[in-house]
Amino acid sequence: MKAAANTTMNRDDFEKSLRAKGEFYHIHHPYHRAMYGGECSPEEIRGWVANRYYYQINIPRKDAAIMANCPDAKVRRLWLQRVLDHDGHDGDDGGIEAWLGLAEAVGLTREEVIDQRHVLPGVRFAVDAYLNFARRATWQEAACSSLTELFAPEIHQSRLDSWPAHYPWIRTEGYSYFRKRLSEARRDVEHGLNITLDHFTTADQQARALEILQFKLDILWTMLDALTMAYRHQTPPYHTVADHPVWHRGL
Ligand SMILES: O=C(O)c1cc(C(=O)O)c2c(n1)C(=O)C(=O)c1cc(C(=O)O)[nH]c1-2
Repeated sequence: MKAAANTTMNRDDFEKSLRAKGEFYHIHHPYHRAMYGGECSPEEIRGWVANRYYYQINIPRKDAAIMANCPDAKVRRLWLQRVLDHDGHDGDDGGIEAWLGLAEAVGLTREEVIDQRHVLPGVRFAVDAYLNFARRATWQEAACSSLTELFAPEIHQSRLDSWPAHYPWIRTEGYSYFRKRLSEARRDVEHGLNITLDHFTTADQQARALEILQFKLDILWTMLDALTMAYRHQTPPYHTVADHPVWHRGL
């Protein structure tokens, strides 16, 4: 559903248009379908976990950038919880640590994940685009870009429902990240959605909000395209000229 260029939507219709973007969520990407369909090799699962680590470590940096651009203390106070969810606080080791737990549960070492040796250039550039957008956009636009979280509980649940049966070699402690995100994403999205519905009130602004959400969907989809080339087609960058990873590890 695309907003007509000159028609302002009421709050409900605008929310429906945002939710309709779920049609393009990465849950429909062939790589994800293969993962929850039980078709992935251990290398394909490991490749996804090691690459997604780069997304995980940049989410709290992205959220800190939004806070830095936001003059409203009430908004910052709520947004801060996202940083704590990932970085941890007293009594909770946080999402990044839980992701490392997932990495170990699928057979990766912490070291090879933390040093980012597996992070493909395409994944890095996509994640960097998200961080850089949050740095330069207004805080309301950056909040809007987090709205793919509308669709995230379903994807986390799909992994909890399908992975244990398909991949018995994954240690069950690894699943705590997905479980943790079920409630966190629902809470986050309520806040992000209210900011978006309150702020984008003209037809042009609503069209822009939908384009921002599409930008974020493009980021998630593009990460999986890069993973497909490397792990499903066995054609990582430079495969025609090198038999080992030559790409940079971040500047
Ligand atoms: O596993 C996923 O498919 C997935 C997707 C997304 C998303 O839709 O951006 C997030 C997460 N997970 C996630 O775990 C997470 O903490 C998160 C934060 C954000 C954000 O944009 O602020 N998205 C996501």
